Amino acid sequence: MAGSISMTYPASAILVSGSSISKSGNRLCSTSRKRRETVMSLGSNKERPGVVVQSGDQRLYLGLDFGTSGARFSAIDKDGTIQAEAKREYPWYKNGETQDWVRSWRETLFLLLEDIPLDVRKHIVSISIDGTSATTLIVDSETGEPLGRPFLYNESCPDALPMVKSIAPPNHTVCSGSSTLCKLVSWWNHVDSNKKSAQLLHQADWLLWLLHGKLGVSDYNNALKVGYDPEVDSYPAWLLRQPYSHLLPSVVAPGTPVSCLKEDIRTKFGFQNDCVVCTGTTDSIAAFLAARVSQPGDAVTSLGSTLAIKLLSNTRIEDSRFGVYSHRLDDKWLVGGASNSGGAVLRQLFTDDQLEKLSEQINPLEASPLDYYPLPKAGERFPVSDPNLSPRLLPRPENDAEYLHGILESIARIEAKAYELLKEMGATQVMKVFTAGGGAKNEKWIKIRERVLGLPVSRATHTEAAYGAALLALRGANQNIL
Ligand SMILES: Nc1ncnc2c1ncn2[C@@H]1O[C@H](COP(=O)(O)OP(=O)(O)O)[C@@H](O)[C@H]1O
Ligand SMILES: O=C(CO)[C@H](O)[C@H](O)COP(=O)(O)O
Repeated sequence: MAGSISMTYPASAILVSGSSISKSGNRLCSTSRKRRETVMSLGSNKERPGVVVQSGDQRLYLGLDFGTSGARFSAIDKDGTIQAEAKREYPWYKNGETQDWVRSWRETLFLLLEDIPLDVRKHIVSISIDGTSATTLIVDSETGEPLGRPFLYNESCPDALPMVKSIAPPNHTVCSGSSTLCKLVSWWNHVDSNKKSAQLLHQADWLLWLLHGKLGVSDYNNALKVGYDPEVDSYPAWLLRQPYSHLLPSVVAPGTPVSCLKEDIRTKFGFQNDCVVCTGTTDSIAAFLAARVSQPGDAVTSLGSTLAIKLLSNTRIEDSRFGVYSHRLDDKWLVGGASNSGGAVLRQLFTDDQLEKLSEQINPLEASPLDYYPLPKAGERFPVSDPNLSPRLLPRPENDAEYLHGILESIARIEAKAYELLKEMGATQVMKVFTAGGGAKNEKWIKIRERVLGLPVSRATHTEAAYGAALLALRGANQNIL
């Protein structure tokens, strides 16, 4: 049974009928597309009033976010005004003993496309997708079909770590059990067949391939944890000389148009004739883009299932001993990492409604005396990289509001330790923190975090990663196809 859906389709956004097909009536995808510069504005973090989309400006841009607990879409116009958005939880399918994630993701993708109102769909000219970082699929290089189950973002392959540490520079980003490279090496060491006709893809790359049909293309955010160096825009020699290097995808910038939307999908769903599919990014970078912050020292904490931290910095830092790495954002760096703490622990203990009601009872100005390390299961990536770190969630007080206060405060302490670590490692000093993800709706938690971090903390105007992916689609819409 497909997951449940919730939809918002702002009535204020009125689409004026018309067509955005080129004046000559040809499909722009079949000819070289006019290059129209669109610099993606990382401009001010201000809400833009809803607008009536004029007939000349009715091109819309679609972003899809495939997060940990569910997927969402956001369709925006050229001003960044949301024209439609919705989300779905992943349907649960079993494949033997494990969840059939590939079937869930594929089904959710096409259900979300169906969820887009037709009079929005027909104006969409560009699509991009973000996914969870280091979620890795090894697929058949001919058919694109997975050769086994995916390795999820927080899965660790310690068996491969010694081999990876022996080929990579000391403390390189890939020297973590949960890196994409460790997953690739673990797969390579455990399989006998299919090695020659295999291709590595990340979750977002594979979902985008379902739409554009060009196998083996990724972006320099998703490819970071397999070893791609976004500073020199290439894979390093120590990686290219490995026997499995032929599995590595080609890499371009996020938001690069790869190809037209496949014709069967375009006609089935009624997308624009010249609709292009662009490379994506990871979910926490899409959340950063959604916040539209642009000054070094600005940071975004994504309070999703995990606690993902991104600080805009002029300097690049990385140290796998602490789970710290730097993603490229144009000419700057997004430094940070992702803790396994965060919403997944909360969801193990409380429903979203309970979180809302219990949070009302919390006085955020009072410090909680409870000291936990909230994790959904053993294993932490950042600011401590320890695959064996156990959760610490006891003693549990009688009163659930007190318990929640202690957990929220303890997660805030992890966040504070993370920003302190980035400062000690030489990143640009954090000045203010915007909040994305499901936890951003909790105003009490924002106040707790402000007190613990000693910094201004606010909710970003756009907290959904899908909005950031839509900004990538907007960026790619007017570029030449690869
Ligand atoms: N009021 C709340 N306070 C704190 N956390 C919340 C609240 N409501 C939902 N959450 C948390 O938000 C998380 C979902 O956020 P989301 O960004 O959708 O996650 P993801 O994209 O990682 O799946 C859940 O783990 C849930 O516990
Ligand atoms: O926690 C995660 C899933 O939600 C991912 O690890 C998160 O995307 C952080 O990875 P990156 O910094 O590469 O985006």
